[in-house]
Amino acid sequence: MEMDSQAAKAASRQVAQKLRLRRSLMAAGAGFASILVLMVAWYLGYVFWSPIELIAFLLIVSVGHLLFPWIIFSGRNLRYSDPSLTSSQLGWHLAIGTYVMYAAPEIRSLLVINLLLIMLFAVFRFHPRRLPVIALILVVAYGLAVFAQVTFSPIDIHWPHETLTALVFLLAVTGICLLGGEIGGLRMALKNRNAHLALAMQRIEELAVTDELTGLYNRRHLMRILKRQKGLSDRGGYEFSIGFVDLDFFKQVNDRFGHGVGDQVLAKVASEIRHSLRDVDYVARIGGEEFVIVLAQTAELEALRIAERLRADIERLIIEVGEDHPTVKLTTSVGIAQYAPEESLENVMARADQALYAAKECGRNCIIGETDLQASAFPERRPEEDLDEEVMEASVREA
Ligand SMILES: Nc1nc2c(ncn2[C@@H]2O[C@H](COP(=O)(O)OP(=O)(O)OP(=O)(O)O)[C@@H](O)[C@H]2O)c(=O)[nH]1
Repeated sequence: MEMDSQAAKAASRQVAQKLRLRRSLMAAGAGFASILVLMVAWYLGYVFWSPIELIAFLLIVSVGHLLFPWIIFSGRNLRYSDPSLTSSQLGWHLAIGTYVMYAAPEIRSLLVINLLLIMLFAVFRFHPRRLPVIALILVVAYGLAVFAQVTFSPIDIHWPHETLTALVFLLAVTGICLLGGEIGGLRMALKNRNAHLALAMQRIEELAVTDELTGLYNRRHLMRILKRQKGLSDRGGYEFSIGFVDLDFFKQVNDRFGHGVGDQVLAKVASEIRHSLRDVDYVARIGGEEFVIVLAQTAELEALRIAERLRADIERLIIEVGEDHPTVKLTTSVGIAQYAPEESLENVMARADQALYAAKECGRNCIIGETDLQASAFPERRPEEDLDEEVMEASVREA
């Protein structure tokens, strides 16, 4: 189970990395498309750079565009708190966009599209609450480009045209910001719903494998576990044993304290069984007061030792069941069988059941292994056989 969840986490990390790489390549692609436009603009005389300046700019920008996908591809992004590198990528594209708007003032009204693209990108990556801040940063960037032109550029500013561009830009940014709020709201709702669905799925998966009263595995999952163990054993070099565990005279608990208390006692005993076993073992509840333990990598002799420890633990257990502190003490009988490679699961389960039957016949509160069963003349199990009422006394005691 642990292995399964680790594999699932690794797979979802891989999917997330692929998505980040795809987004970063898209951003780099958009960046290179802008470079192409810039080169055409330069060729047409809209950018006041010498060829050397243009080449230097193109080289620096190309390296920058490729840097982000490379960081993600190499996995270095996972060291940072934001592995998507969203803010850094937006910052990088914004810096270039602003500089180009300063360098090509005559086509600034076209270049603002780059800033609007950044805003759109932000809509899909940031929480709606952060969008106004991003919009403000873009407006400041636009203002900086205008300020730089007025202060440093040899080209005079054309104020009517600039004012109109600024107005359209402001309107567009505000529009995207408002729309982004709506889209972001939907995105958040979808995210929450997905989280709820994931929790519900997890709960359904838990319910499908567990017994509701005790939290132990149910019969269906037990069969899955046994099939896996059988597969390992049939390949060779691996052995496992199973134990049928049945509480003695449990009916008396119900008769004396009622079914509700019986349930509490079952849950308590189940948890005791779980704690008594090793981490590598499995336990399932297959019926009222019947449990099956699967002892991984364990031959019969060792299984008998583990079962004896379990029997002693349950015998020691004192369960409080009422307000005036009546207590219940129980004993348990266990039948153990070791799986023989290539045999059917029904076979080994029948042998463990037979051993349990013999343990009951021997007076209960004891462990019988299948080898004991073969060596002695234990009675064969007879279905529906009446139990000897005399041995029932004193197994369930009230304090
Ligand atoms: N409280 C509770 N009782 C259950 C549940 N399932 C089965 N039982 C009870 O478990 C008892 C089992 O009784 P028997 O099969 O006679 O077995 P026993 O009294 O434990 O006697 P031996 O197994 O022969 O030692 C019955 O009284 C069932 O009603 C359950 O989910 N909750």
